[in-house]
Amino acid sequence: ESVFANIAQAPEDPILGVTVAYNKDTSPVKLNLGVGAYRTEEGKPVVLNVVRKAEQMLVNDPSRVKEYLPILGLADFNKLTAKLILGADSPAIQEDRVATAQGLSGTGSLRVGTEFLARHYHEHTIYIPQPTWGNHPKVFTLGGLSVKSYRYYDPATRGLDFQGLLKDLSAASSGAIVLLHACAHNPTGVDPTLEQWEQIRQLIRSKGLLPFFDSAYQGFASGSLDADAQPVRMFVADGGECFIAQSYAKNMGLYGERVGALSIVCKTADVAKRVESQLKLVVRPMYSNPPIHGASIVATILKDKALYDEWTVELKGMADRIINMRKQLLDALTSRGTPGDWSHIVKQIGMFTFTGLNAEQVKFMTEKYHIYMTSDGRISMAGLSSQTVPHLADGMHAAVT
Ligand SMILES: Cc1ncc(COP(=O)(O)O)c(CN[C@](O)(C(=O)O)[C@@H](O)C(=O)O)c1O
Repeated sequence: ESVFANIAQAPEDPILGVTVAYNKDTSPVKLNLGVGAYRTEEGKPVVLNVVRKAEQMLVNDPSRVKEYLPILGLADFNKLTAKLILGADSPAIQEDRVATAQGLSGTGSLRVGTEFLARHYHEHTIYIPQPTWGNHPKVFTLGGLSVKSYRYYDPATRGLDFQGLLKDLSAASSGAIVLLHACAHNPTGVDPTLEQWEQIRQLIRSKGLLPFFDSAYQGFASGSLDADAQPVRMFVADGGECFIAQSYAKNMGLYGERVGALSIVCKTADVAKRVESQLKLVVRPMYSNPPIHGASIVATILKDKALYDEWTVELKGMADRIINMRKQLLDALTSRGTPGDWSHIVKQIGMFTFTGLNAEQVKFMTEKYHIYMTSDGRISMAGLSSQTVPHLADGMHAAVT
């Protein structure tokens, strides 16, 4: 008999499992609005032109080998990636106060940061927004931290529960870690205004809380890499310390290459050096060193002005298409006279719309309209096209009337 004879069947992942169900559906009108993966107007995944160019350069470069990377990854990738979020003129970079580890995309970078904190930071409580990305609590708990929530989304206004957020963070034990979505909050699409970010920053610094930014959508919220990095840059400008996890899955379309980074902004260069040395001891026994291909693509693009500029154009194109889908969906619901106020569809930003549909309405849309989304009513606008907006609007209309 197998030693695993009694192992239980695990449930599908709440987000990635939606695609599993979608793939099993044979309906010609099925629509996958689950996972946050960009699709073109034709509904196809996309490899950015600038990525294909960079890959061609890599393939044609005879000097490129497949040797191990250092434990903390490709050095110029790390420098360029820290610069992308912190800004080229960041004092933290000029003063050499940033320790960066190339990570396995956003998830891997969050996990390395978590394990580092569990090992070296005195406070093991991390406050995460309510709601947040479904994988966050698992990454932090399994990485050795204990998770608490802070109020974030107000279902009544479908906006930010700013007073609740301030109250909960004010009540946090001093030194506690606070997870902040850098931009394009997942799943709500609701971000603080810059003024609200400044109040959050003051509160966090006055209470000595430790900010941990998760930046998985830089450039996807507004279409501008710099605009979307403002909240992070506000914190770093005050000279305080913070953690930042970055991902190139969405903004460079490198999903399956698993390209990201963890940066720890420290008060001094001396601390950053010692932090960097300890980061190696977290990574080596976990996966030893990160994959070379995706990081080489990113470094090739970021270090070449023409390629970087081309990337920003393609990135804005993706962001603009998503914003266009928001407008088309709102118009389609308005023209159907669908009951309810749907203006949040165009007020929310980033990849997702938090529709406000409840679990049974979601189930109805899957069963009757073959429309797939997460059970919390989140839809990935990147999965929509002008052709499929009417079908989604029909499903939503039927679900709420
Ligand atoms: C806030 C946030 N942080 C980190 C990640 C990790 O991304 P990666 O490890 O691929 O860089 C995601 C991706 N979340 C999804 O887009 C989503 O919520 O659909 C999807 O990719 C996922 O893995 O769930 C995210 O939404």
